[in-house]
Amino acid sequence: MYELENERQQNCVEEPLVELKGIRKIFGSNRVLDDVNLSINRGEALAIIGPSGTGKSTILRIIAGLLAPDQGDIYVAGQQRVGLIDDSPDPIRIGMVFQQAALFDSLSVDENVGFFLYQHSRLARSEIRQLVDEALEMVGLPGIADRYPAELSGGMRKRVSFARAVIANPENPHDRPDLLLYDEPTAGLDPIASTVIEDLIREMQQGQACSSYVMVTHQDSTIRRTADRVSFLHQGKIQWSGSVADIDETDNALVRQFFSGNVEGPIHVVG
Ligand SMILES: Nc1ncnc2c1ncn2[C@@H]1O[C@H](COP(=O)(O)OP(=O)(O)OP(=O)(O)O)[C@@H](O)[C@H]1O
Repeated sequence: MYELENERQQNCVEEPLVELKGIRKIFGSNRVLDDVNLSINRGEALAIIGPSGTGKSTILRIIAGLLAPDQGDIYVAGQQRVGLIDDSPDPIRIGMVFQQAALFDSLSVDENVGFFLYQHSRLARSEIRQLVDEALEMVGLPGIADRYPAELSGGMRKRVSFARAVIANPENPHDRPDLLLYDEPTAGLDPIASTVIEDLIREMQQGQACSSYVMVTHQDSTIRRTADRVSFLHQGKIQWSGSVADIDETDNALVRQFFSGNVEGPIHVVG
């Protein structure tokens, strides 16, 4: 499967979708990111990993344009971003799937998945409903549009949030995200439910030419099954990058400790 993946990737134009250069972010006296340099190429699946509290979610929020860095430059499809996403739209669409499925409890699945289109498009209700049904079918949840989030399991809620992230307006095909950001999409799921989500993430990428994503996860299986490239964040910097196969070959002490779960080593357990 991953040979196919490599071939698919080789057919994509080699261009960075997002580049972070010298990114610094400080919260109070906590220097969370300190000179982060990272590039995400078209067609690539990148996992950002590292110990708890090292700033992985912070990087995602910076890439999404929801949070401004204190220092450093962000380029999106070669264009320097000024301000946040609300100040000036990016030349590509970046979608984010949050750690908590972040569905509105008072809205039905239909209203959650179609939220963006109900708010921002001139499509008829019936047309949006059809797009919602197609998106739910794509994530393996046909026929649940009239349910409410409270009636779904955690794994189902995550799949619904994927459907919401990828739904596109046919009036504007560029609406479909070029880059998806996943913040711990398998956290708290049992191993089988995790596999379902991991497969879904790969299938959604393969269903759309040259689509890309950044994955933040602690789960070994999710790292190995969804990433092409892995970057290890620690003490504010990317300390190691390699392929999934490199994980078991590297001598890097941080990577070895992280994957072995050993409490002895350069990573100090917090709390
Ligand atoms: N808005 C904020 N205000 C103050 N501190 C923050 C804010 N957001 C994040 N932090 C702090 O920044 C650090 C990094 O947080 P972040 O959530 O990015 O880490 P993480 O690597 O994603 O963690 P985890 O793996 O536990 O989810 C933490 O110490 C956190 O408390």
